[in-house]
Amino acid sequence: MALKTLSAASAAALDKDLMSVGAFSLDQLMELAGLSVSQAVYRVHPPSKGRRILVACGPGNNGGDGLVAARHLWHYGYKPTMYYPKQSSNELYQRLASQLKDLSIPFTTDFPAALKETDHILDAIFGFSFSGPVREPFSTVIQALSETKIPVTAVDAPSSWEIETGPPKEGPGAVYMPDVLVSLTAPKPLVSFFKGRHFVGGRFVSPVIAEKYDLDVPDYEGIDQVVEIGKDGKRL
Ligand SMILES: NC(=O)C1=CN([C@@H]2O[C@H](COP(=O)(O)OP(=O)(O)OC[C@H]3O[C@@H](n4cnc5c(N)ncnc54)[C@H](O)[C@@H]3O)[C@@H](O)[C@H]2O)[C@H](O)CC1
Ligand SMILES: [K+]
Repeated sequence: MALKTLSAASAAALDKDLMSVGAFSLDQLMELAGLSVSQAVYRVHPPSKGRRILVACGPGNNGGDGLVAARHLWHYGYKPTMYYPKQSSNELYQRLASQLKDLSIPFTTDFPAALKETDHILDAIFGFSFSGPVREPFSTVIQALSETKIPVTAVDAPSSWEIETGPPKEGPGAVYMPDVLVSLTAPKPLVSFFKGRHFVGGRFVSPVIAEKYDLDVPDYEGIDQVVEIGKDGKRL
């Protein structure tokens, strides 16, 4: 039995509820989301397999999760490089980017060149607010992600996939299949098209919110911020 999925509209409504009824700030949710992502990366690709990680960040909150994850990964001993071409002027993102610069983490504008010098890639370009087709500069990046042999971990969604219907019918997104997906809060319907290792993270859902959105909160173990889910929908 697969875990219940959360539509794009419900994921956005749930986010709003967490920040109103739940009294969370966006900073807190993003910090926990990014922490979850960093733990999933550590599980599948510990620093002993290669420390270099290229973190591709989009303009919204999915990109923010990538900025947070990169900071945690640096503290675990990784060497992140950031690709963040559409930087928001919003204070939250500015602070997250400053925190990375303070750690001397490099920012690149040349994604193809950075791809030649990395061991792992984090796709934090688009999440549940994406709607295609992909605009530049990200279409070139999705093309590169669809062709690379370097392992990719996707945050909340493989970027360029539609949240409800999965890979687009044509273009690079049609053949893009990340190795790992970290669903935040709950899997989205696109997960039925995903073939790699699947984690759920975002350990901040209260029983009241879980009941309102009819979610299965996964059985997190100990202090873990992520749970790996098998093809049968159960914790591995
Ligand atoms: N409760 C949670 O699980 C939390 C999840 N978080 C993360 O937030 C994203 C959703 O963030 P949001 O800002 O709503 O949107 P996105 O980042 O997915 O993208 C919006 C961004 O992208 C641009 N865009 C949309 N479509 C296209 C396109 N076709 N081409 C180019 N650009 C496009 C759009 O203009 C916006 O700028 C969720 O998935 C989680 O990763 C939160 O961090 C915390 C709580
Ligand atoms: K993504």
